[in-house]
Amino acid sequence: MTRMPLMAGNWKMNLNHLEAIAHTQKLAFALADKDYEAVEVAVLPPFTDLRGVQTLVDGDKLKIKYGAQDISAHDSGAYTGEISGAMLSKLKCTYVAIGHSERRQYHNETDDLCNAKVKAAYRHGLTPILCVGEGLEIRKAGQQVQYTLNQVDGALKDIPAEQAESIVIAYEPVWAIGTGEVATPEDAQEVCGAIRGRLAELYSQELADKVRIQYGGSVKSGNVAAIMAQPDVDGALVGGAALDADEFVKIVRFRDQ
Ligand SMILES: O=C(CO)COP(=O)(O)O
Repeated sequence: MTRMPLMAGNWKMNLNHLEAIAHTQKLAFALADKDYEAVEVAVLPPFTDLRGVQTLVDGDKLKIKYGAQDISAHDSGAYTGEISGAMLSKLKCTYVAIGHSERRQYHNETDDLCNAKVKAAYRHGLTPILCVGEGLEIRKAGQQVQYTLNQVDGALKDIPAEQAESIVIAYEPVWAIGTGEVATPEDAQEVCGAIRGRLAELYSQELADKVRIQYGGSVKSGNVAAIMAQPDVDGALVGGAALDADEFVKIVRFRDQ
């Protein structure tokens, strides 16, 4: 089963709407048709950048996909500060990250809330990039597989196979995010392989073989090839290195590194 690799840049709370346009133009200028044939490329800018990125992508028929970093579990109404799935799909977003560790940590997002957000994404035709991964204490205790699979179970509760088959799951060990301490390829494979195994148990092997599982955490051009060589790693969710267009292009071209 060949899965199209997905390289996604999570810009986090960086780049204002002008910088977002300049950055996306730089990516578009550097990337060629053959890059998009080999790899799906996506950016996840802050909400305030999405309209500018959409206008650029639409206007110039760019092949870069884009999405949001979060979504409300609600569809509309009195939820001050929230952004709905309907708003994101109106902006032609393809993806939405759900349950990033920074949202779990700083905004107390639980597996139940992630589950509600996954449902909201599917209600509006968005593809969730569900983020899971353990902190350092759990890793030291050797509980990373069980901990991460519990997050997968929680977020996928009552999600039917017709929806789950399109999900993207990003395994991002918290201790590797923004620390420069990348997981070894074997660490990444251990958990990504276990996630695929769980999808086979929850749904079917056929479905599990379709789902793309990314690794995230200090991915750079210098370490991406070894991680991508693992059988159950189908892409990367890139933070810091995605803010440097040249570096992100090198990550997209991981086969050349
Ligand atoms: O959190 C991440 C992507 O979502 C990873 O961030 P870094 O690549 O900066 O470690």
